[in-house]
Amino acid sequence: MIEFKDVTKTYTTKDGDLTAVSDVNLNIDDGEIYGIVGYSGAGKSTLTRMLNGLENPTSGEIDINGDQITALSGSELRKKRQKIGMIFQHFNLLWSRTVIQNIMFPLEVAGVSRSDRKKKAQHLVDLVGLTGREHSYPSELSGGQKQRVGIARALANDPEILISDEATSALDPQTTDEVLDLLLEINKKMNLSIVLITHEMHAIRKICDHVAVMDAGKVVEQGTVFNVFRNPKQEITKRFVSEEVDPALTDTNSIVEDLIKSYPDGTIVQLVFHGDQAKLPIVSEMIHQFPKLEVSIIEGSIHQTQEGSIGSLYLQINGDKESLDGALALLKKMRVETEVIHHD
Ligand SMILES: Nc1ncnc2c1ncn2[C@@H]1O[C@H](COP(=O)(O)OP(=O)(O)OP(=O)(O)O)[C@@H](O)[C@H]1O
Repeated sequence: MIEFKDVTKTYTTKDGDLTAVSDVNLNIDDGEIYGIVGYSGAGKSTLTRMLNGLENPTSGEIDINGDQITALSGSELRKKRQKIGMIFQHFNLLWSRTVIQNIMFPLEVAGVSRSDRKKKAQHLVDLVGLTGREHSYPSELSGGQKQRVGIARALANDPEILISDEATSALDPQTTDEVLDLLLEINKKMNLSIVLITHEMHAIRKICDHVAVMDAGKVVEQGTVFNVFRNPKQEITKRFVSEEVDPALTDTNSIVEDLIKSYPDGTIVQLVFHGDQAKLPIVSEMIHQFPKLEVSIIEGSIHQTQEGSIGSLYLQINGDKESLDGALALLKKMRVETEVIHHD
């Protein structure tokens, strides 16, 4: 369990005091993937540096599995830091060492014997899917493969937590997904807690259980990924969610305005469904029960989260008032969140 208790970090600069992290409280359970998302300057890196003991909070406390990081002495802190795996945007590999030598490096530092180092590193090479590339140099690897080496190296000392600091930000979308899938697999196989620091809501949606949204040093919203995607409360969260749901449309109002312009006739309704509802034959049931209605699907998307799918669907419905009211009542009965966004 990782706990941030009232954590604040203020830097003294020539222009005065700057509070990079302000009064942050977070609880990260064992074995979960916890996402921390925010735009540049939100305070994510500062939070990360405090979590791995590189910097001390100005006030407050950070505990990892019962150890208060700030209270550890030099040698205790070095030991604890060996149990915090880190992966980075730019991989931070040793370029003059091969894949297997990079992975053995933290074991060397920890004083593990040569034969144990080799055995462990080979196991990790296999785990991250790099079998056969043990003797390649980082310059001979693709970005995704380099990050796999980074992940294997971070796992070498059997960490208590793994911190991913923008680890997929330099990768293309497909490679990003492959690396995220690997992190999820490792999390499940080893029950390893992962803290995923990112500005990409896609990464959060794909593998995280919980998310905290940071803005100007503060955690402005937190909750399960499922709930935050379903019902984002803060403006900044809405922006992150809509960027992920459809990068081309950054706010729901503009989606609605565009739809009303393109489909001036009839009634436009937005359905939001989640979990198993996404599998229900909602539209066919509506047409079946109200055959006089003309129903067109004009926009829609479904996204997977770790807790289930979340989707939204915009329908244009033409027909008599009685059938329309009946259809809306049916949606209510099926417990689909429905909003009439336009009547002609
Ligand atoms: N060592 C420092 N001294 C002074 N100010 C700092 C220091 N480190 C960070 N800051 C300031 O703290 C604020 C938060 O920075 P931080 O790097 O934590 O944000 P971030 O969310 O990680 O952004 P990015 O993704 O761009 O790194 C910024 O205003 C930054 O200028």
